[in-house]
Parts: sequence; C-alpha cells; structure tokens
Amino acid sequence: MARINQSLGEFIIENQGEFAYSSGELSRLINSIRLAAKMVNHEVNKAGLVDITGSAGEINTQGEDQQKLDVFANNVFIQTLTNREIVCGIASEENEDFITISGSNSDHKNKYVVLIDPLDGSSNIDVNVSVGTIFSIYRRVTPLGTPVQVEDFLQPGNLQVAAGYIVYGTSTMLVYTTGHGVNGFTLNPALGTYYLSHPNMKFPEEGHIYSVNEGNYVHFPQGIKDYIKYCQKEEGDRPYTSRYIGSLVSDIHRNMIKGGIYMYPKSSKAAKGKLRLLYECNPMAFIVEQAGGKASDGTTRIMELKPTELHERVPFICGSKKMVEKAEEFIARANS
Ligand SMILES: O=P(O)(O)OC[C@H]1O[C@](O)(COP(=O)(O)O)[C@@H](O)[C@@H]1O
Ligand SMILES: [Mg+2]
Ligand SMILES: [Mg+2]
Repeated sequence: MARINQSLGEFIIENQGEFAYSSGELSRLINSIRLAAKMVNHEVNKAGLVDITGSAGEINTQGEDQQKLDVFANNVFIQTLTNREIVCGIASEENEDFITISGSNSDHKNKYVVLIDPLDGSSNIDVNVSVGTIFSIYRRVTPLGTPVQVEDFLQPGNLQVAAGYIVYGTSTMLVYTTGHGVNGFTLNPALGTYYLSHPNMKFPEEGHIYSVNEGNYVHFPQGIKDYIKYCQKEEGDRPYTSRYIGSLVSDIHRNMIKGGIYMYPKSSKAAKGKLRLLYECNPMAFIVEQAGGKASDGTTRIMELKPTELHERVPFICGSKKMVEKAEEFIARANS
C-alpha cells in the first residue's frame, strides 16, 4: 500500500510481489536507475558552473549534435547498469547499436534489457530549462545464457515490464510504472533520497493545454492543422492554453498533472515525426496509459506498433483521453 513520504527504496521492496516470478532482479534494476539518476541530477544542477554545457563536438547516430550532458548521462547510466551486471543488454539514443552485457562469468544470465534516452530535451540544457531521462524495460525473448539479440529490443510497447522518467526541474522527480499504476517520487537533495510525493497519478480525462511546436504548423498534415485550430477557437471552454517546453518529459509531466495533449506529428519536413518509438514514445505511452490517458500515432495505439529498427521515429500524440480522441477524429476526417 503506497504511503506518502515512503522512500523509493521501501516502495520498490514492498511492491516487489507485484512482479510475476519476482527474483528481485527488477527491483535491483530500478534501484540502479535511481542511483544513476542521482549522479546525473548532481551534474545538471551544476550546469553553468562546471564544463558540462554546450556541444560535445560529436554527431550521434541520429545526426544530432551531441551535448556534453548527453554524453555524460549516457556514460553514467551505461556504467551503473554494466557494473552491477543487472541487465543483459542496453540500447541508448546516443549509441548506434545495442550494447551486450555478458557479465563477469560471460554467462549472459540476466533476463532484462533496458532502452534509454539518457538526456531528453537536450536543446534546453544550456538555457536552464527542465530536462529529463526516459527508460523502458523488457524481459528478453532470446534464451538465457546466450548473447542478447536485436529482437530482445524490438518488442512492442505492450510487452514492457516497467517504464519511467526522471524530470530534472524545479525539483527532481522519478515517475515510473510496472503495470500497476503510476507513482511519482521527489528527490530530497539534502538526504539524497526519493520520497513518494505523487501516489497513484491519474491523467485527467479532459484538459485545457495543448503542447506542440507551432513553428512547424505550415508543415503539418491537414488533420493536425484542423485540431490546432479547434484548440484555438473561441467556443465553449476553448481556446485552450498553448504550453510547449521542448522537453518531451517535462511537457508530458505537466500535462499529466494539469490535463492536456502533447503532439509531435509527422510533417512535410519529417515524414515520421521526430520522436523515437523505443526509448521515448513507448515508455511515455506506458506511463500515460497506466495513468488513464491515451497515446497513439494519430491512428494506431503506440504500444501496439511492431518496432523494426532501434532508432525508428513515429508520430506521437498523447495525453488526456478525450483530447487525444478528438485529435484522432480530426485526423481520420482529414484522411477520409
Ligand atoms: O525542438 P523541437 O523540434 O520542437 O523538438 C523538441 C523535442 O525534441 C526532443 O528534445 C528530443 O529528445 P532528445 O533531446 O532526447 O533528442 C524532445 O524532448 C522534445 O519534445
Ligand atoms: Mg528525447
Ligand atoms: Mg536524448
């Protein structure tokens, strides 16, 4: 039973029984992510004082200019998980290929793989706007004792055993689900401990916030343009308020608390949108659905999409159930 101010460590142990055939491996894995997030949080808070802002001078596999904090966060999560031999493989936004973790006895004994966006909202690092980390966990599908394969990562979102995000904002929060609801924990920086501050988070069915990069409006499909016009129309409880931070984690976190819809649609500039299915859309969709919201690519439920590549992109619409359904209506009408 969730108790306010219960520590994350206590919560993980007390809820371990929720996981089928729980061996404690998943608990230890979430604990390792908790630890790595504290190390990243420490650096994020010092951004501007230490040499952690700006470009790392490298281009990642997505053709993006890697930021120093992208590289730092990526190394911290990979090392923390590797050192603890807690997973059999890791896929990251910042690495072209997946990483095989064989374990000190090279016995590939671990059953979980992790997919991670180590630093989300990279364009906001240097301007002191909140950023995040996103993680998704699956049970491997290839036999234990053998090296991990790409098919262990290319699983549909509805097979996730856990997913979560960390938002490094006015406070640092870790929000996650194991398929039994969504709980949010706030870091007490003085004690270095996360405490349950947002038990059983619920996504309001309806909201008054729409989040989309309107700078791309001219490039959007007609259905999206029509829905944005609907949000802006003086009618009933509209116009809605436009809020766009440009950090996926922060935009969805806000909308989950206040009610709202986030959209990163496809466009004439980006045929599949920008966001990555495996380590951005699937984990956020799992959390949003577990909180009672909805997540789709405009027509299909995100978590039913069958991934084909590690870094594939998909159009992403998610948030308050009724708002996502309304947007899907406009898309279907424009496509008919
Ligand atoms: O600047 P744009 O095109 O609106 O894109 C913003 C989106 O891109 C992202 O920054 C992509 O994530 P990364 O920073 O992890 O690459 C999202 O967090 C955000 O929602
Ligand atoms: Mg991201
Ligand atoms: Mg990133």
